[in-house]
Amino acid sequence: MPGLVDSHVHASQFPNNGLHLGTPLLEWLEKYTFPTERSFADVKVAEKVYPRVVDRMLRNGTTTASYFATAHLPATKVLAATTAAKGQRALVGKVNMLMNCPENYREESVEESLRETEEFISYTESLKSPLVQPIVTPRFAITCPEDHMRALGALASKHKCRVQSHLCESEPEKELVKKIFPDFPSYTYLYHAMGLLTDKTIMAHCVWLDDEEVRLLAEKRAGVSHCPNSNLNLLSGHCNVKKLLQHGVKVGLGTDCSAGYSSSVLDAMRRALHVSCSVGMEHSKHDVLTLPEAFHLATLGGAQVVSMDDCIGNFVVGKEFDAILVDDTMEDKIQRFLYNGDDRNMVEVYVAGRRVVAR
Ligand SMILES: Nc1nc2[nH]cnc2c(=O)[nH]1
Repeated sequence: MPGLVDSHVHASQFPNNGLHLGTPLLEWLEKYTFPTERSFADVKVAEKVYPRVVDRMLRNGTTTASYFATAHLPATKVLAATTAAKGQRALVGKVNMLMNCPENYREESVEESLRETEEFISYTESLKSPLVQPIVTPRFAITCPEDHMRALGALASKHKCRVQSHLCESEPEKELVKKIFPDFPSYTYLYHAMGLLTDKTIMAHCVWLDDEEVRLLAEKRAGVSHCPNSNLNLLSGHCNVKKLLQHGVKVGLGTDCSAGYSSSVLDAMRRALHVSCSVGMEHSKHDVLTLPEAFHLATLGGAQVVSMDDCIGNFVVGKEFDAILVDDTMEDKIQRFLYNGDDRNMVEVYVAGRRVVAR
């Protein structure tokens, strides 16, 4: 089968996987997530954690991932170098954040944020890996003042980089954005006005979009990373993926570790199907995602969201060979792969034709 695409995952949050579930987003960030990410100021933490993260992702069959690292440049370089060395196709983002976050975990100024992000872009180029690319990563509007977001939009445009962020994940988050940026008609429009909404943009969550925001995402060809495991754990809400697809929005899946506790895209497929059933019940309709649609989200849909559908996502002749080989002659093996995801020795995984996980 084609390799799995994880279009939204925080590599720096893996130490928290499975912890602090059931805490709403803004409280979860402040109490648990910012302190964990802050520990990556020590590059040794990155050197210890990131190789394990990438190994785990590859064993899960994730051949392409779009990663958030942290606000620290040296640690983010370690993540980029690790994905290159281990042969995973990856977008890697140094997180940009300046306000509404702890003083001991934020960038110094807009200028410093831009300088370090540009240095990170040069660094990924210096790796000379065809697999690893930088992605401009304003954390979300709550942590980025207007001049910061505008400058990051311009930077992405200058370097022809992709952009990733969070959008309309929870109701309190959306309300807070309205309070901080009262002059903009919507959260989605705000990103658009900052130059951050293009056909190379990945917006995670998008649970609380109004109809006009759905239309704007479709018009700009920006992609949505649907993160059902995370949306349940942080009590964020149920994203109506069927509606997004019907309106022509590109949708893929994100594990969103550690708000999502599983690093398996197969798990994200299962949760997406469950959440779609819940949405179907809430709306008294039974127009729910099908298994083939969930498979699409995990593969070609994800490839569209990370703007790589010209080279990955299926086995069309001329694309790269990113693939998972599952031994389907042994029922026990395939069951264990499907249910445990990252068990060793279940599968072989290939990226760009190179075997990166052996049985
Ligand atoms: N799920 C999730 N949402 C966010 N919004 C801003 N930062 C984060 C994060 O780290 N995880």
